[in-house]
Amino acid sequence: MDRPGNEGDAVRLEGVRKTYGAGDSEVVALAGVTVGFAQGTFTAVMGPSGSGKSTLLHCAAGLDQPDAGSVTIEGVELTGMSENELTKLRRDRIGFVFQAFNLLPALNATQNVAVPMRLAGRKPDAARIESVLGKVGLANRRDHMPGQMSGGQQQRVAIARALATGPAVIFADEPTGALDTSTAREVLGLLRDAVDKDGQTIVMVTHDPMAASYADKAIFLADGRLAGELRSPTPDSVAERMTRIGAWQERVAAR
Ligand SMILES: Nc1ncnc2c1ncn2[C@@H]1O[C@H](COP(=O)(O)OP(=O)(O)OP(=O)(O)O)[C@@H](O)[C@H]1O
Repeated sequence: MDRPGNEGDAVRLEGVRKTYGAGDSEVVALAGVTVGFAQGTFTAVMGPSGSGKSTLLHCAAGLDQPDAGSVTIEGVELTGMSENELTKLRRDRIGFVFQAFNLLPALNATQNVAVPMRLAGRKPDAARIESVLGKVGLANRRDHMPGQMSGGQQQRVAIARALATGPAVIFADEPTGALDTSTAREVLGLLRDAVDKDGQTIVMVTHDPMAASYADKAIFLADGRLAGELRSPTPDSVAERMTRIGAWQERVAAR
């Protein structure tokens, strides 16, 4: 549900450029990317290895500073913010879900979900924590430690933690990369529900066409540039597009 103009974008990148290294070893990770992620939508970011997906996510989340261009979250410009301001923005307005779950092993599920609230200096909101653990189907596991839970359950705790503060956007980096297919589908279904039922905005980096098919739209990167998009992606249409982008890259490399 893209809206006209940019005002409906939870996150927007304009002309974002990011290089690593200098001189002969310079790598252009993002070569001027302009893309908006509309509020209440689920986008998959895809592309070959090294195409700039993680760099895009890091720049969008204020974890990395672009060399040029601008990034806005809910219309607030990130470029030029101090490290303290960025830390506060990430804590208050952004949720993260990683491939490796990244739960604190000495804290139970409830305590892990409370971490962002504690970091923000707020008293954990018990009703909110119970509600998000319920949403991810873990109401009866709230006292379990990460070591007592399966990978899928740990990722569900991580999703509850990301949802807990009601962020403007959740960035998910290969959230199903460490899960088997049926567990991955459950986790993707929860992300889909968060978009459909709560209007959450989600941006997910993935290599997996099946995972991308849960998104409203897949965007494709190649060589640090946008290389197209697919609305209502299916596993087949995504796989076909990935193959085409790979072939296109090989032709560029052969020149
Ligand atoms: N810290 C860094 N220092 C130097 N080069 C980097 C750094 N991070 C990324 N790069 C380079 O920038 C380019 C884009 O990397 P990026 O990790 O964004 O790609 P990706 O699409 O996420 O790849 P993958 O799918 O393999 O995770 C690559 O050529 C990579 O080697």
